[in-house]
Amino acid sequence: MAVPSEKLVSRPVELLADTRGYEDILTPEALAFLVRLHRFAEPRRRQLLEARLERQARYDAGVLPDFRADTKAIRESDWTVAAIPRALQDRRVEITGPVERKMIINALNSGAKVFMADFEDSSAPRFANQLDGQMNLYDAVRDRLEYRSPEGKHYRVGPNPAVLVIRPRGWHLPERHITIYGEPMAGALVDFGLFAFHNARLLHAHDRGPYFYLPKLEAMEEAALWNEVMALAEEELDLPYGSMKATVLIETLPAVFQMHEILHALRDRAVGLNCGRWDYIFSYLKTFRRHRDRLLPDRGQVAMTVPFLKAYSELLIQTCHRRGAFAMGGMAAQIPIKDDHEANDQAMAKVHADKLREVQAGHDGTWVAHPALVPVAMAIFDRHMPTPNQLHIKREDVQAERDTLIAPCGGTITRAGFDNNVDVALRYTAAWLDGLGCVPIHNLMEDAATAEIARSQLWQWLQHGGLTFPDHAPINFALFDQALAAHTHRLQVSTLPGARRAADAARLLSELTYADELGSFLTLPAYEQLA
Ligand SMILES: CC(=O)SCCNC(=O)CCNC(=O)[C@H](O)C(C)(C)COP(=O)(O)OP(=O)(O)OC[C@H]1O[C@@H](n2cnc3c(N)ncnc32)[C@H](O)[C@@H]1OP(=O)(O)O
Ligand SMILES: O=CC(=O)O
Ligand SMILES: [Mg+2]
Repeated sequence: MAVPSEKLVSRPVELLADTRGYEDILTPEALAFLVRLHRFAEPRRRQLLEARLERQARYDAGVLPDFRADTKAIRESDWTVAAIPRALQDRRVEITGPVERKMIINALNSGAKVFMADFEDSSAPRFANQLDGQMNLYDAVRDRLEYRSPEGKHYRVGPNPAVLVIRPRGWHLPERHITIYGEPMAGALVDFGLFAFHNARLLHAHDRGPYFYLPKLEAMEEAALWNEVMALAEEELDLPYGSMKATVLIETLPAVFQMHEILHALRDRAVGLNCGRWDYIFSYLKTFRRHRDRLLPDRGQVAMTVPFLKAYSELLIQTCHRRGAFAMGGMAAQIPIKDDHEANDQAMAKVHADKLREVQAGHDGTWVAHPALVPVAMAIFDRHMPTPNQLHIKREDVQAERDTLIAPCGGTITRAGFDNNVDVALRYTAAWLDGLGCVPIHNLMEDAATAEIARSQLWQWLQHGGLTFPDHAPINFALFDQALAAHTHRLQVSTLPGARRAADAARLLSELTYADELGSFLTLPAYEQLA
């Protein structure tokens, strides 16, 4: 077993945590690889994060997002992405989930075509969580992943496992436990770099990867940086150029105006785009944080059928199919409800309707959050998609204009919606601070993206001032304080995930809600307090 030499890791890399037990992952060679990625990408990553702030300042000043004039030629000329590997030709149902050992095995055995192993929205990025995830995937790639539960149940990966796709953290999140010349590394490069270093060659040799999902991009330049990072990694690992494949989540409002450009920047390795609807709604809130005419109603009313979301998903399908790339659907938040048949039937009907809409619109596949939903989604896609994908459905009928993509969304802000946002934002943040990145709350899957919606809506509804519920009662900070105190107490005396971090979560949520600016990500200040 390789033990990192003290000298090598302390100069220039420093590991600011106890890394005993992770020697197979944090080898001197892997750390040296991270250094090369960091040196190559860090200056540009910083510039790109600055560019996000500048873009947001323009939106705050009243500018509306739009298609770019300087990239018209990319949108209008004819080109396609490179050939898509055999293992990814049919990805009709993809299960997603945290990189926890038992869940990886369950996901690989779930019957889904693809498993997206998530270091992102469903992970609270404790260093140990991220490194355990790397160890688990290291074993999975080597076909030796096993787990014995405290009850004695033995788990191992069976025949025909799902194809593995890895989602590293977004460009914005640091990994403070690995510094290079004193600078924290980008979490994205740590997750990508460690996985690629240890597994890329093996996966490539078996024609099973390496495949990645890239989250939260806002511009084609951010995609171009990923392309170059992957090209560098391929060179270092003696892999052919373009062998690392990427599916990009279109989950920010600025990115919907650059879908052709993002595919173009990654055209030698792009296999598709995905409708990351929850972050997309969050991004709509953030982009228009100063635009009173574009406030969103209760989250429950912002369905994929409202005009701005319908236009987004249809334009994504049209864009992908024109370029020979897959148009992946997204996640319905419902999960099985074990103790209430009727409620479970209603939840499953919602999932059914969502997946039916996706397959009929021309999506090539979809996401589910739970193994029990794999057969539900599979049956719908099998019935309505007899071919491995729907690349032949061009959706030339779609005319998603700028104004439709940013259309205001009617609806109401209800007391129940307000209270639910306080409850969900609090409970999720508390669980996250305690190291859990995805939790069921009121029978819905809640992760970083859905929690961002909850806390951003509270900020927006309160900071704009003068808003009322349908019965004309005012929406104000006194109401927020009351609801927060009540939910915090309820959480503290419960056995729910995060109960012991309830007070910290309440403090953070209060700070974020009272702040003059809508903070760019909940997970940035929360990361400072992660257990
Ligand atoms: C906005 C976005 O980014 S969406 C993508 C990110 N979000 C996700 O990936 C959500 C993933 N889903 C989950 O984490 C879970 O389903 C939760 C937290 C919502 C619910 O999990 P649980 O409370 O454990 O559900 P439940 O008790 O019904 O689980 C039953 C079994 O299914 C397993 N399971 C549940 N979800 C998953 C999953 N996504 N992948 C693999 N196994 C799973 C559980 O481990 C459990 O296994 P066991 O019977 O062997 O013990
Ligand atoms: O990552 C997915 C999303 O919906 O956000
Ligand atoms: Mg997301």
